Amino acid sequence: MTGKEDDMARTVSASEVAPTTYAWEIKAEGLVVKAGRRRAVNGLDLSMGVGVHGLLGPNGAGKTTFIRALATIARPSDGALELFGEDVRRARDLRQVRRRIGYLPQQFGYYRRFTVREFVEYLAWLKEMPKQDVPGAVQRAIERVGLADRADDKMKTLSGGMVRRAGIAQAIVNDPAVLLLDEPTAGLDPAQRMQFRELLHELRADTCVVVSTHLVEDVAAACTDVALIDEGQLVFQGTVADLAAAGTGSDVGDSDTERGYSALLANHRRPV
Ligand SMILES: Nc1ncnc2c1ncn2[C@@H]1O[C@H](COP(=O)(O)OP(=O)(O)OP(=O)(O)O)[C@@H](O)[C@H]1O
Repeated sequence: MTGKEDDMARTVSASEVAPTTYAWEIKAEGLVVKAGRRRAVNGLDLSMGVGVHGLLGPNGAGKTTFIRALATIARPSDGALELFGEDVRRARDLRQVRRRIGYLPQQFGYYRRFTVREFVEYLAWLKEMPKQDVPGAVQRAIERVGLADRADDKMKTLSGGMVRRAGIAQAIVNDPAVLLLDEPTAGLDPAQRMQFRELLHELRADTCVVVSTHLVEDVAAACTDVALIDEGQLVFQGTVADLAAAGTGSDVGDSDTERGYSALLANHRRPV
């Protein structure tokens, strides 16, 4: 890219430069991603388009590693991964892809002396958002997570649940086409979880949201579909109703969705 083209790219928002030629926002085929020496994602086939996708799986299933690969932080070691139709293993410059992604890591760092507003502004700057759009986008993101009354308080004065909501605000500030949320409801109280579900409902019409969670009930309430992974592979992808229908009265769980989850996992792990 020439310097001039680069300057032009900086003056348009991520949604304006969206190519329309791809079928899926996310497409993984035979994807392998290592965490340390372990193949934490081990031959994953999974496609996701616009909607809210619950990413379920037991501890160590590979959810975080997959999300890190989608955030272009962990590099795949085999297979294919496309974001917006772009092969991330071959792409020479991932900045265009990254501008269109929002990411809430499971654990994230921040300057404790930053105010909530400064924290969200900083991420907007990292995403190379047009300068004139930043104040409005930051205010809107903070309002959407219900932190408007704390916007000018320092991060170090917030509760754990508020910090997580500030993390969600920084993830949505650039109006991402793909939003990656790793355990977003950890530490949220019931009222905050309800508010978060409402936010997902708003986003589902025009954003590809991936929500990793242990809480099957969060998925049932807010997701358009579910992907269940185990040992780095896809076990099931379908609607919440399909998930619920997979269980029987004898499977472990307090609800149809939990019983479906247990049944699919047990079936996958059953020796052949
Ligand atoms: N840095 C690392 N070095 C070695 N192994 C790792 C590393 N990070 C993760 N792993 C291993 O890779 C596997 C997948 O981990 P990952 O964190 O992706 O799973 P997860 O589904 O997100 O789990 P959880 O639900 O507990 O967060 C696990 O067996 C984990 O122990």
